[in-house]
Amino acid sequence: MAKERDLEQHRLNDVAQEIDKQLQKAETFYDKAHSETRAVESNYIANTSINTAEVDDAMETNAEIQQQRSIVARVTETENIMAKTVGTLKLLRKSPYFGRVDIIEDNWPETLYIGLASLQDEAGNFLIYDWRAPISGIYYNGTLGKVAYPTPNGEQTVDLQKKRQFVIQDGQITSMFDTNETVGDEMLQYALGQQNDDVMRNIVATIQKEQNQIIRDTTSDLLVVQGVAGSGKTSAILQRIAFLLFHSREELNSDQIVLLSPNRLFSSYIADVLPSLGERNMRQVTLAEFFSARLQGLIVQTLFDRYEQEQHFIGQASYSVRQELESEQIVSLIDDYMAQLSASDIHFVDIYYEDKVFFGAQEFQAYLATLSTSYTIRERISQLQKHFMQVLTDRIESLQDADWVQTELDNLTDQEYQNLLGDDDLEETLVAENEDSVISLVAKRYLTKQWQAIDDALYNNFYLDIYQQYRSFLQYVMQQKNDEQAEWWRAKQRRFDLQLEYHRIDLEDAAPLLFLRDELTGGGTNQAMSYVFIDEMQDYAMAQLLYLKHAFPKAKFTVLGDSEQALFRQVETPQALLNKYAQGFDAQKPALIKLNRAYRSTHEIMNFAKALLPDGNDIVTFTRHGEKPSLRQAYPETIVEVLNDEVAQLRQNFQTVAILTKTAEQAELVLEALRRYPEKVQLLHAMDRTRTANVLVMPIYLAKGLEFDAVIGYDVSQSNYPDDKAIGLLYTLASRAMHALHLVTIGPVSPLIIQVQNTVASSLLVQ
Ligand SMILES: Nc1ncnc2c1ncn2[C@@H]1O[C@H](COP(=O)(O)OP(=O)(O)OP(=O)(O)O)[C@@H](O)[C@H]1O
Repeated sequence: MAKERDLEQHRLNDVAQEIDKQLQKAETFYDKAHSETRAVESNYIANTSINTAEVDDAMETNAEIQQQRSIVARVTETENIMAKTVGTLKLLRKSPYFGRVDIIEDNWPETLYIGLASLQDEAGNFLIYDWRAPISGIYYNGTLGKVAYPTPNGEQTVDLQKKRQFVIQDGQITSMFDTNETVGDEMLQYALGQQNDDVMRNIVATIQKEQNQIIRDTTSDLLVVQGVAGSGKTSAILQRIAFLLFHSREELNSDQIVLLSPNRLFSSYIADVLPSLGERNMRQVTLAEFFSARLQGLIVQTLFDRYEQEQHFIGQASYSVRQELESEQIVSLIDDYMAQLSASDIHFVDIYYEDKVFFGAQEFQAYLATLSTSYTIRERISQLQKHFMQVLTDRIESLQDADWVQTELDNLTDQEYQNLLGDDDLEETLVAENEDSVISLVAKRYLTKQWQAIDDALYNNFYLDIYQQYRSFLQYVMQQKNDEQAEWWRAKQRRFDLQLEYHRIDLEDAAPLLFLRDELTGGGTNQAMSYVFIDEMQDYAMAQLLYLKHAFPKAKFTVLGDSEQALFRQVETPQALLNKYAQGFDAQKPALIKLNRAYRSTHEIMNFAKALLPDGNDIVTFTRHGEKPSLRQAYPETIVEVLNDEVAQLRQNFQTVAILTKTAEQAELVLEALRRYPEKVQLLHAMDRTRTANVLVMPIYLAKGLEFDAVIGYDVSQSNYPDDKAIGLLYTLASRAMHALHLVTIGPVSPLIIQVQNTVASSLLVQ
């Protein structure tokens, strides 16, 4: 093997040399393209500032400007391409490849090296294959012997003779293994044994077979992934995005992909993965942000707000109303409500311009009443919209010669007047036969601009009083209930009103309200989105998922989560979930993939975590060993000392230590207890985007999706985690830890932990 290693090192040196050569060339090209762009841009700026007052000159300038614009576009594109090439070569330089496969294809032996991107020499030979190329699939899927990979002409079978993995650092091969497995465990041990960075890393060198299935799936329109904690769901999504971008380069760009993520901290945690693979990040949004943007900035309650509020009290009444509002049946209930609406049931608001009513609610109401009831309400609202847009256009036409408009035009500066005249419609200006009609044209443009906000309001259906309409929908539901339930719905209505006064809305109301609005207006859909990814699916209600499907009707959905980490709802079996989603989404090609192997935590931590679950035996732990989780008893008078001591101990060996609490209030208490700790301690809130310290304090729900070298579970006592409802919380807490887990209890420990000690003796060191 030593000789083999020399040969490999030799080859690596040659490839590194080739990369350096190409990089040098690319950088020179890039510099040239960059200077050319700057030159063309400054030329363009000089040309566009030419005085366009003289019509003939302006005509000429206009043609020139068009030409300049297209030159700018062309050189910018060249510059971008060169920048990408430089970026890719720089990526390759750090670690040119991580895998090698030897195959025999049609009796012809070939050796392929797999890396982050493809590299060809001048003669066109592939020195490195991109990990996403079809043939590279062999590296991830195949064991030695006959294997197949997809080609445009169907499956091609080859004989896989050798599979080799490398760890390369600073141009040196530091480890090298031959393996028959998908990706050998040595490489994984190496990758997983590292200390945690603040940001997630890509896993392309060690993607596992079942993860690869998720990454390379191009056929399912609904892919549901149920994966245990730390099984690589988030990693798989990100590599999948990189894969899809590579495969559909022509039709797909990262703006057509959106990831619904659990919180902002998570968004920044994963932000480096795609750039490290040479791709731009997809869009990212939390559910509350998504709803809020569609509700003109209304503050939408987050799951965390809801959880915190309910620490104190949640009555059966509000719980059961919520269940109904968040269920899939809400969509048909809205349809039923819509079907029985008459014109007089539609609520309108006035549209204002400069503090005066421009179109009154009465006007809308009166017009709607004139429309034939043979049309649906939605069709009538659409007719109404068109009608008022026409009224606005007519009003502009009729006023363009009005004296007050002329007076306002006279008060414009020359520049403002020229701007209205514009440079792109000059021909139209010239065709105008005399000065009068030029003035009329300017007047028309002036009014159109002034009243743009009215036009926008009509376009966006702002004349509908959607909040009042939703109240009336709640009333409709209420009428169908018995006395006791009707009272619950009345309370819901009152809470909705109250929240609205503060410009807020409960999460449970957001999806039904938006469904109702979109049903009335026929809007709310974004046809351009191609892929939607939903992480932590267990925290989404069916109504919310259905609204996302409605909002992105053309998109393929990848929905991932772990029902055991359900902090907020009941656990469901993966198959039941798939069936429910597939039916709701009307999926033609649904697929379910289960990930049972947990990579994040040591064997000892995961053994403890899985013992918390009733069906935890299905979880396969990765055999990376570490210290046993520990439990330490504290008392109110010793907790400050215990916490400081625990943090100090863990910091001796680990980079990041997170203290996870049940609630935000308890996180404040911990921060206070660590006031004198000599290092910076950061308390994280829902709105935070970045970690700035090595010692972190946060409630468990904010740690969703994240991981830390060491975790301290704060106060895992009977009072904090009293019964089965807290299993999801404790399991999530434990599975955030990569290398060490220390639990601290104030008073008697949670019965959930006692039960673990009883079933898996010695899974926990009691101090
Ligand atoms: N194939 C792999 N190679 C190397 N590391 C991996 C692999 N799969 C997962 N990991 C690592 O395991 C850890 C957990 O992965 P990830 O966060 O994607 O899991 P998850 O299923 O989303 O977890 P959770 O649901 O608990 O948030 C990460 O550090 C990730 O880098």
